[in-house]
Amino acid sequence: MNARIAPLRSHAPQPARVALLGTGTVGSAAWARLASWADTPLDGRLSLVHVANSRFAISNRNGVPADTRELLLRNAPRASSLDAVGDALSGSGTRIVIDATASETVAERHASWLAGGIHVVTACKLGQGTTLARWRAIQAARARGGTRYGDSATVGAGLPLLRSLRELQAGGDRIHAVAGVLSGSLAWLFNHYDGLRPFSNFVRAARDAGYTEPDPRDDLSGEDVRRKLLILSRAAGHALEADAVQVDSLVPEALAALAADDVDGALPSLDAPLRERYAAAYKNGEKLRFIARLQADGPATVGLEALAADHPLAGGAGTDNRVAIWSDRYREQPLLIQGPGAGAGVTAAALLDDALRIAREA
Ligand SMILES: NC(=O)C1=CN([C@@H]2O[C@H](COP(=O)(O)OP(=O)(O)OC[C@H]3O[C@@H](n4cnc5c(N)ncnc54)[C@H](OP(=O)(O)O)[C@@H]3O)[C@@H](O)[C@H]2O)C=CC1
Ligand SMILES: N[C@@H](CC=O)C(=O)O
Repeated sequence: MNARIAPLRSHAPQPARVALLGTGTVGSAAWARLASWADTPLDGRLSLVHVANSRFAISNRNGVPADTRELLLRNAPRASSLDAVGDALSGSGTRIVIDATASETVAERHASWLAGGIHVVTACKLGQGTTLARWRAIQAARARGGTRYGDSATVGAGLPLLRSLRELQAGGDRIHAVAGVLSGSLAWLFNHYDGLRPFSNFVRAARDAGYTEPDPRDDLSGEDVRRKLLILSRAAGHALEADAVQVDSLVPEALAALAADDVDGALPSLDAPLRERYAAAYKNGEKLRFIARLQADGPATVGLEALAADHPLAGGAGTDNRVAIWSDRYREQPLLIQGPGAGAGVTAAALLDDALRIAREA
């Protein structure tokens, strides 16, 4: 008997439509990574239909061509408005906003996009890492809109930290404590600072390498780490208010008070206090590390610590984050996760991994 063989049909899934907000360090790396997928198996999974920074926006329902990036941004057809995002994404199928900004006004929109059926993928920590009320609004909007919130890039630049916390709890574990280095730029600074050359020079180098926040005071003050610890703690089932984290800032008051444009010239005010802390630690054979600590039903702290050179949290190199998680199954010896915790490449990859996961599963 001749079996009838059905002709092979290709059911290419409809691409998810994507709006990319932010064309700075992370946003342009995400755009370049998307463009690099041409003629690979990932080609056509995500269609970039809108790109914006704070000044310009470009929309094209057939896809914004990556190879005209510079030209398009220089000659953008219209000014940027967040109100344009919904229209640019309109239509059936999966819709995703990728937030590669550090913008409060963009973060304020996360909940309304989620409630309206638009998935959000973000590198910006201002959505889940500030007030508990905003964190709750995002969770509620997700449930209401049947949408997903891709947050892998917000802590550890895509390292499997949030994922591990969620999977441990899904398997019945309670999270007892989390401790470690959560800042890529501060890891890099304290892995390189030698107590001889000015600390401020290293801060400039970390900024130029794309590791710091747009304003490096957000890293040096511990605010960026506070946000990450809040995101982790909330994901770990401990719904902390922002002021429940005690933060020990490295930024002198005078530097904190300056306008953003004046910060660079005043960075040397960091040099003397950091030289002293380095010298004291060096005398005891210790290393300086900027550590975040969370204890279930206990204190949450962020600040610079002098650790024994062989302390488990003192290891790592470059921008490595190094984080220990204690849970029901990891009571004595914690689960330890380490890897690069800042940089355009890893962060852009984490954003697009989340977007691809949504495009596949939503
Ligand atoms: N750098 C890193 O290693 C990591 C960064 N992140 C996060 O990624 C985010 C981006 O960081 P980074 O790329 O370094 O920052 P940049 O300052 O380089 O880029 C920020 C971008 O956001 C744009 N922007 C600001 N407001 C708006 C708006 N209302 N609408 C659209 N675009 C807007 C800016 O526009 P314009 O160009 O006009 O100024 C700029 O293009 C931050 O939240 C950061 O915390 C997370 C993990 C790692
Ligand atoms: N500025 C941040 C970037 C990633 O979140 C850091 O230094 O970790």
